[in-house]
Amino acid sequence: MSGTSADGIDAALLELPDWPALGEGGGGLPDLTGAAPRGRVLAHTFTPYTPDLRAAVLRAGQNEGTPAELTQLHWALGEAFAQAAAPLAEDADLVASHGQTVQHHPRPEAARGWTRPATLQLGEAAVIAARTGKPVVADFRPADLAAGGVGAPLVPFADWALLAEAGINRALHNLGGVSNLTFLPGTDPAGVLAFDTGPANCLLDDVAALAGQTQDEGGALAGAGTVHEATLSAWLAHPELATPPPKATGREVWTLSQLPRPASLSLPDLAATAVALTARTVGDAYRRWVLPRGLDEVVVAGGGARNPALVAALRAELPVPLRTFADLGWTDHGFTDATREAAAFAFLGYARAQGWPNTLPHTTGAAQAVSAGKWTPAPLTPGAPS
Ligand SMILES: Nc1ncnc2c1ncn2[C@@H]1O[C@H](COP(=O)(O)OP(=O)(O)OP(=O)(O)O)[C@@H](O)[C@H]1O
Ligand SMILES: CC(=O)N[C@H]1[C@@H]2OC[C@@H](O2)[C@@H](O)[C@@H]1O[C@H](C)C(=O)O
Repeated sequence: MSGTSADGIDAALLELPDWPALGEGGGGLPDLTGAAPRGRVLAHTFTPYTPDLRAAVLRAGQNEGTPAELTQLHWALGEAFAQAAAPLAEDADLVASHGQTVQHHPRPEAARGWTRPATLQLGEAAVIAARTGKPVVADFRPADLAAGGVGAPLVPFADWALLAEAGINRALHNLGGVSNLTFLPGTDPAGVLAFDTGPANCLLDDVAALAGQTQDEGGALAGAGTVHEATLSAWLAHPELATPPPKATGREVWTLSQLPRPASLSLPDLAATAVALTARTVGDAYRRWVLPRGLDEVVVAGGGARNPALVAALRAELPVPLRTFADLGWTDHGFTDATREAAAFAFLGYARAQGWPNTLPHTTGAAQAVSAGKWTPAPLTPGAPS
């Protein structure tokens, strides 16, 4: 899994001891019983992208580069994902690969040249299968998009299957490049609500880049600044924010260079304003669409959970307790704010291999559930070519 921050690859080895073995899932998805998490993450690695690879991903995201460069990137990412997966895949039945989103056009938008829904996740699955010797499930978003959904977020199906618990209305909140939430009212799948609330770290990362850093480490930059209210108001007027769910946004929507700001604004003030935008838009999303359904607690995940400035701003916005994966004891099972998304895609791949639906169509706006992900069989002669 590599997310919109395009900082590198999270690989997780997910064990599902209480679920039907592969090929024995003919009875369909079992009832959810027992305490969460219903699985165990046995291993996790994070492999940062090389600067060249990250630059190429960001260029593709900004609509730059030639078809030849995009083709090269698709295969270079396949190699990078294969290398990241290989050590963990030795013990695995299959590999699931989200790929790297470089463009996501959930709905037509004439001004951007998006005449139809479309999405593109790069990282050639055949390379991963060839290098690991395992079958690969990859490219999950197109099936939902083709069924009329916005193609994201997809993690909520796994959140529900692995982490929902009876008797508690919980939201899992991801602060990645983009901010998205999964609201789990007990274990009821029909009540699950999930959508992107707007930016999490992508704008802050843009500000950090202006300061010559890859991220605002520990929220130092934002902590030293003051929110510029006029700029915050201008950013809050973005039409995407008022759109009701289902909705999904890419980092192309939240790019600093495309947003209005006074040239005189200092980098710390800009960072503080970016943090305020994330906190306000997250708070607004809960107030409008989640709190009325009854919410007991929010569990934060994603890299933003490691930014104290962001977490403090969020805490001030939300009227319910903000918890961590450690607070719930989930880290004892290997589920951490860093492993959740990779483990979720491992589960989606498993569900796809069982032939089960693995989307919640009401959360994406699709006409029906799909078994998302494209199957690439294991090589006929296992083993990596020299
Ligand atoms: N120690 C830290 N201090 C401040 N910010 C951090 C820290 N660690 C991570 N981050 C932030 O978290 C981001 C990465 O988060 P994460 O890996 O969850 O995003 P992602 O999965 O790529 O994005 P998405 O979930 O939108 O696809 C970094 O770009 C950075 O902004
Ligand atoms: C198109 C795309 O890659 N969207 C990502 C992005 O990053 C966070 C948010 O926006 C979410 O909608 C989604 O990722 C997570 C993993 C998901 O599909 O659940």
